[in-house]
Order: sequence, then structure tokens, then C-alpha cells
Amino acid sequence: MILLGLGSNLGDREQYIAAAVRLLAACPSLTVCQTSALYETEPVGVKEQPAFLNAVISIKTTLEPEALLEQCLAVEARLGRVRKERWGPRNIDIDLLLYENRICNSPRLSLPHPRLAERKFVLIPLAEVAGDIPVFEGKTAKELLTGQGDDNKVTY
Ligand SMILES: Nc1nc2nc(S)n(CCO)c2c(=O)[nH]1
Repeated sequence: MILLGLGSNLGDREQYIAAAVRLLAACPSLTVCQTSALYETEPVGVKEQPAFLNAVISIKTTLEPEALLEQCLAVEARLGRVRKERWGPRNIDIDLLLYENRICNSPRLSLPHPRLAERKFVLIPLAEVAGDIPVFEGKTAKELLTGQGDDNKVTY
């Protein structure tokens, strides 16, 4: 399974996320399989910023992880993403969360996403799209959300 996290907290958030999904689906080497609902979430990290809309989509692609990352960055740029402060507001954010069972720790790409298991704004939409898939240390999103069997801290 390949999962992307989408987020927006600037401008017409819903439109930006919808446009990002549309642009990704328009890529010849990529198929969007499932899209979660949109969730309004409190900012994690820098709290003094607008609330986010978050979603998770599952895709199929012939692109390798690094090429998929390039494609996501190109869609962000196409939608006018301006990277100011690292943890600040953004009109669109596309994160690679999971690429099958690939492990990647390069300067540009970490797979699975390093904060996947601690972010409720990821886990809730992820559970909707891939509820039964182990996504972190053999645990599913549902198990991570309920904290079954571990004390990992989920940030709200
Ligand atoms: N709720 C919420 N908080 C966030 N903080 C950062 S940074 N981001 C951007 C994630 O890469 C988010 C987000 O997407 N949602």
C-alpha cells in the first residue's frame, strides 16, 4: 500500500486538497485508489496558526519513492506552495507516509514517515483508508489510535 497525507491551513483549504488530488490523479504513472474524508484538526507543533484540513489517500504508482516525492513537490509548486517557515501555515502539504514495506532514511525522504504513528491528524484519516494495514512496528492505525499494547503518545 502507498499512502500520502494531505494538509492545508491557508486559503480555500478544501479546494487546495481537492486540486492536489486531481493533479496527482492526472499523473500518467499514478492512480488514486481511495480518498479519506476531510478532517478539521488543531495545529500540531506551532499552535498559533489556522486549523488544518487533513486527509489521507491511497495510490498505486510505477514511480519509485524518490520520483513520487518529486511528483508531490511538483503538485505543491503548481498550487503555489511557498515554503516560508518550516512548521508554519501552508496552502497545501503532501507527505509520503508509507510506500509498501520500503524503509528509506535519506536527507530528502524518510519512509515510513517518522511522525506517522504519533499524529492523530494522520492516523484518523489513515484508519479510514487503510485501517487493517500494519503501518508502524506491525500495528495498524486503529491500534495506534487506541494505544493498544504500547504507550506511544498520540498528539491531538
Ligand atoms: N493538525 C495539523 N498540524 C500540523 N502541523 C504541521 S507542521 N502540519 C503539516 C504536516 O506536514 C500539520 C498538519 O497537516 N495538520
